[in-house]
Amino acid sequence: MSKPLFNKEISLHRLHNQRRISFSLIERCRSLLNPGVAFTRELHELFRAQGKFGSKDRRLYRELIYTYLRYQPWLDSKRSDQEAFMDLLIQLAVPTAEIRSLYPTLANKPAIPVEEANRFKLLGKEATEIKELLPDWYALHTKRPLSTKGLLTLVTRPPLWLRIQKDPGDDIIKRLKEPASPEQAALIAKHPLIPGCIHAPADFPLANHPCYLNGDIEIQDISSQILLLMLKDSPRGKWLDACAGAGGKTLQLAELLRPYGKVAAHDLRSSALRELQSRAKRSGLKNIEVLAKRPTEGSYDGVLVDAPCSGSGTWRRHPYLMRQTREKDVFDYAKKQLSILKDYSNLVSEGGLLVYSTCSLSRHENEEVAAKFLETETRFIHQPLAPRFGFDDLGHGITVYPEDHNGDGLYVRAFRRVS
Ligand SMILES: C[S@@+](CC[C@H](N)C(=O)[O-])C[C@H]1O[C@@H](n2cnc3c(N)ncnc32)[C@H](O)[C@@H]1O
Repeated sequence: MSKPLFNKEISLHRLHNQRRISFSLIERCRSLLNPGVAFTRELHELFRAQGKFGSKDRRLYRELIYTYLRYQPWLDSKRSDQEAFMDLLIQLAVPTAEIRSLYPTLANKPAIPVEEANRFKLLGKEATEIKELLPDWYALHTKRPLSTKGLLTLVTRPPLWLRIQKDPGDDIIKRLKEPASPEQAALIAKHPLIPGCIHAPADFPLANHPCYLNGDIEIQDISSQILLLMLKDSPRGKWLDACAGAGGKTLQLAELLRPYGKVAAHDLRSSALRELQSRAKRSGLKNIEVLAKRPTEGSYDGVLVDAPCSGSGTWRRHPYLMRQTREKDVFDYAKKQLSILKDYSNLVSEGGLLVYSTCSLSRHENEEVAAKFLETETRFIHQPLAPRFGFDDLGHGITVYPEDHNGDGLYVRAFRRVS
């Protein structure tokens, strides 16, 4: 009879240790919030320096750190009471298995976690007050006024969105559910409107899942999936994905271009291209070519410029960007985006498409850059996007907000080269 008690004591001791470590990691992360700091790389280094962290530890600490970042302006004044601060943080976090394991350490144990969309109430706040968590310039940059639904979405972690990459010819949903817990399995479903799109819970353990390892499915945010589906005529021919990163959109584009078309993928970052290469291999797609150097000549039926940006559309997933980004960064990005767009526009063949996109919600990086491009580049005209998924292209491009599909926010605009 004494052994379980002993184990329980050890386990409680370990949980209290995790709370202590979380608090000290959060303190250290505060110094990583200066503009320009590569937050995820530094966090990775911080975890690595601890040596003994396993993947569960990393998931636990990341969830708590990201929760802190979402609510930072409201939480900072509470740091002086470490225990009360940690109690609050654990209840604000998404109740993943790792977070739930900390519940026995709470002073007042919650029987049921507060619903995610209402967790801010633990801080005695109203939904409209969530705007205090955003940088003060943000509301002036978005075309759509801030709504309660939009604010609530910004402080909640998005689900995991997947794209069916290879038609496996059997019930992929059933296979995905196999290793999931009953709570996770209940949230796995095909999207009713967006072909090939699957919703899964944020903490779904995908990394070692056979459907992922064999390339049947890929991780891709729902709004990102919609972007390429909105091109009026399905893409065909030879395309260039000029800012391909690790290939989120390249893989979908290659799938859409099959069986006759192909895509060349380029990015300034060789590490991203290496990841793209391994994802392409996993997908089994044969129509992707990776270009380490920017193509200087030749012409393409379509060029996608998914430009580097301030990333406000991804604040839900990357809350450190909400803390790091200054208004000046937005204007700096806008200059860069116009220059990149002009540069790659030269590679579009006559009659071809140029697609400009960002994961920013600032009109300065979106509509304004597109308008400036058209002002000087008279070879191009506005190309309406198909009015699908409930969005309307009123001649200025389409902005998808995080609350529209419970994903990222992004902007997309297409131009047709006419001469
Ligand atoms: C928004 S990310 C691209 C995301 C990617 N398309 C996806 O769907 O996952 C922008 C990318 O542009 C790259 N980049 C920045 N300047 C560039 C340039 N002049 N030419 C090509 N790529 C560039 C960055 O390295 C970054 O990977």
